[in-house]
Amino acid sequence: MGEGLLSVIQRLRGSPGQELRIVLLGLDNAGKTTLLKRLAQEGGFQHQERPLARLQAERLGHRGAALRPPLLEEVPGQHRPAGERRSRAAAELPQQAEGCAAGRGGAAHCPFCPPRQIYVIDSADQKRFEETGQV
Ligand SMILES: Nc1nc2c(ncn2[C@@H]2O[C@H](COP(=O)(O)OP(=O)(O)OP(=O)(O)O)[C@@H](O)[C@H]2O)c(=O)[nH]1
Ligand SMILES: [Mg+2]
Repeated sequence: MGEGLLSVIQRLRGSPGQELRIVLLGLDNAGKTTLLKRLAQEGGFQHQERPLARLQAERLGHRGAALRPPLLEEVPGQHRPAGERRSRAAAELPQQAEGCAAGRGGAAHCPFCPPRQIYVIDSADQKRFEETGQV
């Protein structure tokens, strides 16, 4: 699982010093945390969990490079109506992108702001296909 995705992420790493942020989005129980941990294991990334101001994010950074910005983070799915999830994503992702650029001259100077996004869908959960298409 995730091997094709891992090679895509590794190609996206860019040159040293470049900041790369990838956000995993999707419904609750879609498999985001599972995918994130698997990518950490297979890709040799350090796995950290840290609370953010307005959401819990699980973050990965390059092993042995503690000062580098996070590579992958998850926006946990919520057991809430799709409309609420949309407004949450709209409100919080730009804010995170702003934080990402802090101290670096603003978003215009951060080539990866706003973050790349991976939308995770549980292909076995056909009952929620319609719901996940609305998020
Ligand atoms: N059979 C199977 N189960 C899976 C797979 N991926 C995840 N799961 C299971 O699905 C459940 C939810 O997975 P999570 O990775 O926690 O889902 P999530 O998207 O992070 O959920 P939230 O954080 O609540 O939004 C767990 O019990 C996993 O073990 C998979 O590929 N196959
Ligand atoms: Mg999760």
